[in-house]
Amino acid sequence: MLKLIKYLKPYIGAIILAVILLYTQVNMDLALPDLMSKIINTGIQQSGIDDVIPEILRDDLYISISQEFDGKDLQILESIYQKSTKVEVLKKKYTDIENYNVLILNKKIKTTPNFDLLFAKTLLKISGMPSFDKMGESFINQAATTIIKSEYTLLGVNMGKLQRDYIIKTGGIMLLVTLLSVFCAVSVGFIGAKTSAGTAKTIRFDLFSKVESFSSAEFDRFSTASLITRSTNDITQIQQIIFMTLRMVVYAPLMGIGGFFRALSKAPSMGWIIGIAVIVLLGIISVVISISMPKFKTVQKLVDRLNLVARENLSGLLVVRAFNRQDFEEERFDKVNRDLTSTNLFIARTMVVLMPIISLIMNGLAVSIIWVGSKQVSLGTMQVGDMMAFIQYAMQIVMSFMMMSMVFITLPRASVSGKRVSEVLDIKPSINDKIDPTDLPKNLKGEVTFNSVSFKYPGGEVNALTDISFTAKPGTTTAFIGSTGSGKSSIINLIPRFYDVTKGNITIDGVDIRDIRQEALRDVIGYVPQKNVLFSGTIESNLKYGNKNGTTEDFNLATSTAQATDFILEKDEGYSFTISQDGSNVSGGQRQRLAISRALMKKAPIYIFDDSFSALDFKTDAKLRRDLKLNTGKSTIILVAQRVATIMSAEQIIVLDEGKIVGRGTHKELLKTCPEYLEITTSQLGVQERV
Ligand SMILES: Nc1ncnc2c1ncn2[C@@H]1O[C@H](COP(=O)(O)OP(=O)(O)OP(=O)(O)O)[C@@H](O)[C@H]1O
Repeated sequence: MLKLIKYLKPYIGAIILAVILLYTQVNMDLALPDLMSKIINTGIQQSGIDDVIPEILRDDLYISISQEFDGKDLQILESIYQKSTKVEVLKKKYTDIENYNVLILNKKIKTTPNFDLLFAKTLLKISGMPSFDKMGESFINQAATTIIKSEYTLLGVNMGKLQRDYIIKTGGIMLLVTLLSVFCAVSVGFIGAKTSAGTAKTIRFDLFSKVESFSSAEFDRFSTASLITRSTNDITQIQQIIFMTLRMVVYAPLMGIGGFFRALSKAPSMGWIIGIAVIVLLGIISVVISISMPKFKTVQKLVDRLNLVARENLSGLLVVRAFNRQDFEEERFDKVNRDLTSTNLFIARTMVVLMPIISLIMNGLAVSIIWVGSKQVSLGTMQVGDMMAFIQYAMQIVMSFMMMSMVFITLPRASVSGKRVSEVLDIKPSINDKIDPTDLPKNLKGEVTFNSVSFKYPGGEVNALTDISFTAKPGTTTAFIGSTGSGKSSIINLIPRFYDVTKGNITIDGVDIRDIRQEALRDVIGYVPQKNVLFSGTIESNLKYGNKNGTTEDFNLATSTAQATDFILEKDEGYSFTISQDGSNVSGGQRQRLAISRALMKKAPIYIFDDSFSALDFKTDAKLRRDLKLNTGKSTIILVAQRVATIMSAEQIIVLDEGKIVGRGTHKELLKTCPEYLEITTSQLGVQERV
């Protein structure tokens, strides 16, 4: 998984921006409970009076207070209150101000909390109220505001308006803070979606390119279904975890830690309640994760298996029907389907249990806070608003733990997917170009030579080919014949380097094919595989696969040589006829002829036909070979065939048996010298045809 982190490099800027936005969002979210507590404490309980030091003090009250002060405190008091002549300005708020001699607060001088507390206590003392010494600071301040309230009423302040204004102002701030938080959340969501989808796109592309670079040896390691799951489902898991991580990994811890400190600042004595809740929560989450984690790892393997069975069934549908094995296949599919469902259900059930437990913890937490907090409120050591804010902070802390646990729950599955994707990306193709590849000669003749070639399939125990030596000359046909599994296709697949030889070497015009760039090598070879593959599109697009700049003359020559012109022209759309997936809407013989035409479009110096005439009737086969000889002129033709009739006229026939050459020569020579050849010929041709 960590290996895939490099894919996030192009998004570093976006990720940094997301972190900044998340930091802002956390601060906004943490500010909301505090603002709410201000509305309750100051707005509702203190009638909107947010400071124990009043803006205006009547003369006589000032004198009474100053008599209680001495030393430094008196100096501060004298410095913050001054006589003012600008009473007119204040008349709007303090309508009866003219009836009194007043002192005005110099707001520029900030007082300390200690001074504020002393001021509040003094106010209570001179008003004849108890000093509430045992009560908390906030309670004393709140009691003092009742005196300030009666002072303000005396000075003509509209207390209803003062309270309303405070609540509206604080509520407005809350609204702004919420909007900013929403903006941050939406922006992070957008950045997250862009980053995760973009990263997934790049990984998917790299995976596809990597698979494209695979030689047959690498393809043998992974099933097609697994490669498809890896480039779709697995990458989607990675995309999801990137989105989730970006959204939660920064937000949740910041929220948890920030919430904890803010909660403590509101009511340090209740910190232990959150502590207990977090410990219980962590315990439950750990149990759930430890139960579900191994199952997450199984899910990806089961998705692989489901894809494999589905793919096999879909591509082999006709065989399944022909053998009436629908029930068996349904059962096979049903089993994997059931396995996947039950694993997913197990995970879902475990998760489902988690939700009510978390909800119970949250509600239990709220009840405990109210239980303990209300006692403190009644004792006067805590304000109602602070208790409410504490509950909200506690919820935010629990939520942050929940978010982190979601990441931890998803992480194992994504990490399995990450490993599966890295596994493919890390593969070093076994067939590579040399650092300093040799160029093929400009006027390439196309002489293919095998020099004592032996070959073993990767992971194979015995040689598929042993000590193969021959030369296929330009302008001639070299044909291979032999029983099934004798190694014919193996020889042919070595020429375009689908595999590399284990021993010996193969040369083209004397140049070792391992010294040539793979692209240049394959450019000079027209290849028709044993299993003809056509791509969805039109006949034209399929032919252009051989030569994208092919002209109409090229089309005509290639298709007429491959005996495909007649059936193409029979179609109303001609070359524009639509070929469906896998070429399933043309017959086997037509597919074969189109595949031959595609190779002929290349006008290559070397042509390889791997059992490419098997689906043709004898007449078409003969015509095709005749035209091929005529139109490919100086090219080297290497062909594999099961039918002796197809190769009879070849200049060189090589007979294979168990990966070794057991006969070599023309048809006539082999009849005399090679018993294996004679045996094959006897089984296929009548006495007359043999000579
Ligand atoms: N991808 C592979 N991995 C391992 N062994 C393989 C692979 N492909 C073929 N073989 C083995 O190599 C040997 C030669 O196979 P090859 O396909 O060359 O035979 P062939 O003569 O072309 O057969 P056919 O006429 O049936 O196509 C066989 O024993 C086969 O089992």
